[in-house]
Amino acid sequence: MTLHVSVPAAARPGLLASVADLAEMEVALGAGADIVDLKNPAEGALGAWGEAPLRAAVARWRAAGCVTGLSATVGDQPLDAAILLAAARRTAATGVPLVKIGFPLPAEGPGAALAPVLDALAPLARETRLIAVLFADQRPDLAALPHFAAAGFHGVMLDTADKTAGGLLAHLGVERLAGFVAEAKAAGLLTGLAGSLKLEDIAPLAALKPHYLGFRGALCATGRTSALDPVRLARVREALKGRVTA
Ligand SMILES: O=C[C@H](O)COP(=O)(O)O
Repeated sequence: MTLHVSVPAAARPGLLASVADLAEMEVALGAGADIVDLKNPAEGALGAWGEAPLRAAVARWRAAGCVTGLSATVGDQPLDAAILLAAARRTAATGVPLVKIGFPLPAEGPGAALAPVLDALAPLARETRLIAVLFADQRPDLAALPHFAAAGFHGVMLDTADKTAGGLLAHLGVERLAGFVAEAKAAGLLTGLAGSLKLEDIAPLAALKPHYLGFRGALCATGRTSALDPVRLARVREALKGRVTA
């Protein structure tokens, strides 16, 4: 599979760093993040950037040679085909190469709600690389992974929706996560893990060999809505390279 981003295919997982503005994007680029993830943490788990800063980030990324992966979130949206398609189209229109779309569990349960959403997004998936984000704290249906691949999604990742309710490993055990990574990779999907990850989570999660691990809160001094801290970012970068023990 061609990954289209500079995430190492084998070896250790790459670093996805969520950044809240253009200044933080510079810090993440300088620190060697493999995927710079444009996200507004103040507006929720998948808070979106505005259109003008997204376009500015794409211009900066292009000026830097498009070497690093660049993703953006489309905002926290309900599992509704029209709403998700409009949000994904808005983000894709700015030129961001990886568009992250959350798939929250609908209030009435998983049911058949996913199929019409994937049908609606499949044409866009032929033009833009879409990443599905499933939420570990909402008991995601991992059997759905092949459906994302069939709809043309480029990747899938696990995150957490409620940032006050514990990290990824508080919701899904290592065995379940190993199954997620194996099934997603078997379906040919770029595969990521995130959700209030801390330094000490890196070793057990890296052992599962996802393509990347995603961080925001651990990169900030006083919580995920505070400013990115270059020192913490460097520590996470080094830990992902296996150079420090958490
Ligand atoms: O996509 C990754 C997320 O931004 C992770 O955020 P978090 O570490 O605060 O849960």
